[in-house]
Amino acid sequence: MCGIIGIVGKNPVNQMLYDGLLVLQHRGQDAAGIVTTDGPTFFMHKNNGLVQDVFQTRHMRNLIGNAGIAHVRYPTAGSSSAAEAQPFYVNSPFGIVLGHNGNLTNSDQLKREMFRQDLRHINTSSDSEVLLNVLAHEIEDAAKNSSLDPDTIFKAVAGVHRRCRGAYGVVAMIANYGLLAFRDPYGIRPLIIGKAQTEKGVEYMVASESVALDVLGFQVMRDVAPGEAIFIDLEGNFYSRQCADNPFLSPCIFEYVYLARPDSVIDQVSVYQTRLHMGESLAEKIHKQWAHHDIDVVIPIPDTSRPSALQLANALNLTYREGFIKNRYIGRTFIMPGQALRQKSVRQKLNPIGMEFKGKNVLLVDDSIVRGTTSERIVQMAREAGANKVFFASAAPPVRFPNVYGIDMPSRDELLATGRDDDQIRREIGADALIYQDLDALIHGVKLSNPDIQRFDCSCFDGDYVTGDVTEGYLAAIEAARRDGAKSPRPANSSTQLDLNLVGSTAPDDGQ
Ligand SMILES: O=P(O)(O)OC[C@H]1O[C@H](OP(=O)(O)OP(=O)(O)O)[C@H](O)[C@@H]1O
Ligand SMILES: NC(=O)CC[C@H](N)C(=O)O
Ligand SMILES: [Mg+2]
Repeated sequence: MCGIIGIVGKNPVNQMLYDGLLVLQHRGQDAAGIVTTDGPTFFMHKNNGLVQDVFQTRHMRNLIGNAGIAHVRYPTAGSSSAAEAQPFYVNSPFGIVLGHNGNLTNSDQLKREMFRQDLRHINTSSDSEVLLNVLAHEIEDAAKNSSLDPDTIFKAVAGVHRRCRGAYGVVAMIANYGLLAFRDPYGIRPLIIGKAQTEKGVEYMVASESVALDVLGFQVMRDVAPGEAIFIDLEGNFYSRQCADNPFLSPCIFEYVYLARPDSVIDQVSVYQTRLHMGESLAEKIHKQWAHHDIDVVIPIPDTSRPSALQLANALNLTYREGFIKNRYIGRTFIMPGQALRQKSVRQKLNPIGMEFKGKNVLLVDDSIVRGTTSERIVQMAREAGANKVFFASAAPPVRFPNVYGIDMPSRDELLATGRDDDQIRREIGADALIYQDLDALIHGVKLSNPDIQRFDCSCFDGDYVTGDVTEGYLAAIEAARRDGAKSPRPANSSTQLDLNLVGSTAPDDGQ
């Protein structure tokens, strides 16, 4: 789940793109990139690292122009090399740059087609570079007998929908023309549009999450519909069209569980409100199945589980305490690459306050248990801090199936709940009791805010993949390619691979 932004403004957009990326940092900690456009020229800087490490003053100075796109990356395909940081660039037709959130499930096949049929070269193992080349080919095809206008661009997006499978929220800039944004026909990954009135006219912004619009002072217009494309030309004229034959909104439910910031609203559902509901329904389950519990105190595992834990405690009339203090300078553990790093970071990130545990029966609440890295370590820390009994509640159901739509959990044997029942999982994490949310209750909680959503992608919980094309063979292949240990390490000098000239990349690091 990367974070993407596109802006067509009336003033330079470099600072707004940077500020927006900071707000979306929780969606990707591996790499960051910005492309701006001024007249016919693109200016780009991207690299591995957090937003504030990737961009120095000299890069920002060179990112000129009133329109641009930006990306923070959490890799789900290819490698974590700087050459696969986004946006990607292709020079023909017209010059296009693209940022992608999601994951294509047919990128191998498309890559072969690109090479043999469309005579295009893909230089990395990133599915997003494939997606860009499919878009470029479709634009070239659509523009052959006509000029490039919104109709032609929308025709090209319809071609992308016909060829690409999987999840894609996309922002792209066509040099000298404008900003294109679109969402796959299931709307698996989020994308929202907003506008801001300035003295010089209206500015438009597209982003993965509404929180980026809020912070930059844009008013939310609406979510991009599944299959829909938005085009905003460089004068600020706004065009939109449904480009898919059978769009069917099926957003990823894990956005509400963990990925998104609580202050975002996705497909008209408040993420925060959903997390409160998750706490309430979990409390109901405890009340029904464990009426005579002996819980003394409810303790969240910061950050994401906080609203659920708080509401659970309220509903059960129990004391809520912050028993773990989070080091605010350590990022999210789950989206770090490699198990060794994730394990180390849990201990660096969370430290218990002894008095909240000593002699007490504590209920630890987390939003989800995926690999079990956090839960196993945290239960142990609670015991070491003197807890009498340690119970554990997960605000999401057991994660038993790989995600193929933009969350890097490709391998069943890395998922703690695969092939284990609740009691076996309880023993693995060393807890005295374990309570999981039911999937129906989770879905019900999200739908309370928007009953019009008829379907969610819940594949990591139920193995039902909304795109309907995920075969056992595909799962086995990504498992082999992407399990921990199989991923190719980051090359030492990866940024020397082919790419658009990067602004400031050859200047000595002056620390600005
Ligand atoms: O079972 P696991 O594989 O450990 O994954 C689940 C944990 O990872 C996430 O926390 P993370 O530290 O990434 O982010 P947070 O601070 O937003 O909770 C999530 O909130 C769980 O705590
Ligand atoms: N998490 C994502 O959205 C990843 C986007 C793309 N598949 C990549 O690996 O770069
Ligand atoms: Mg967490």
